[in-house]
Amino acid sequence: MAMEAAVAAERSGGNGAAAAGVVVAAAAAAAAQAGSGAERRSRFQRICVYCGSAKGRKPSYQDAAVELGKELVDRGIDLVYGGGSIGLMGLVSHAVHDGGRHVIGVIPRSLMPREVTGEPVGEVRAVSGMHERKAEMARFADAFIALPGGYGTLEELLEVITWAQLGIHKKPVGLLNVDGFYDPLLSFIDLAVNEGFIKEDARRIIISAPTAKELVLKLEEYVPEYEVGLVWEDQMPPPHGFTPELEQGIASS
Ligand SMILES: C/C(=C\CNc1ncnc2c1ncn2[C@@H]1O[C@H](COP(=O)(O)O)[C@@H](O)[C@H]1O)CO
Repeated sequence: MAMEAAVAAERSGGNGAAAAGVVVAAAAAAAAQAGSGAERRSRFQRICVYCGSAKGRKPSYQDAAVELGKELVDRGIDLVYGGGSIGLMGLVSHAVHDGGRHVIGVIPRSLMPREVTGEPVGEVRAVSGMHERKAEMARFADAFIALPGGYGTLEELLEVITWAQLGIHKKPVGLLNVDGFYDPLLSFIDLAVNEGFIKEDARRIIISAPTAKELVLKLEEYVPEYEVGLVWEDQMPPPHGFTPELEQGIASS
């Protein structure tokens, strides 16, 4: 019940103290429910996962991708990702699909040939290019998680953090810090805070944890605190029946 209220408040834009209070209470209730071992439902319908198109050297990266997929399944959460079946992308998407949850792969037409990205599972949504792909992935998702990855993962992650900083969305952003993979990035971001380039409250946009279970629980409990007074005028009507606040800024990015 409380969880539905949180979802409603989040999706309606979550404006004002009343809505924020509902979200806080509902997030706490959802967290308590998740921790109780009872029905482990989530306030998220879909989570977008950014991750390597390679598998990485350590087996722990691959294990983490599969664990994350299973955690989403356990909580009844669907997956949005970059499509295809290579690297960690393949592992997480297969884990979610095999567990019976819906998988949406958003992939530019030029990356669609099977010899480039492998055989995708679930629903494949073809887009014209990388910008449209990122906008679509963000639009469909209620939260974001980055597993270990390379340039593509970093770019997707930093863009969605930047959108949060600009007030384009208020969706939680999580780093799955497998074996300390993201420690150097977090240290660099802390350096940027110390050097006056990132504000303290903007630093708190990033949520991190070493395991999928801990990370998803933190995302469930997350209450957006970062506020900006910007108004995004270049809004487009929602093309897919979604009405999240991020329709505004991403349309032109
Ligand atoms: C063109 C080549 C391989 C195909 N690569 C990709 N296929 C699907 N999605 C991709 C691909 N490259 C990047 N992405 C997106 O970025 C993330 C992974 O990038 P990374 O550099 O491996 O971290 C992932 O989330 C995708 O959305 C031959 O090189």
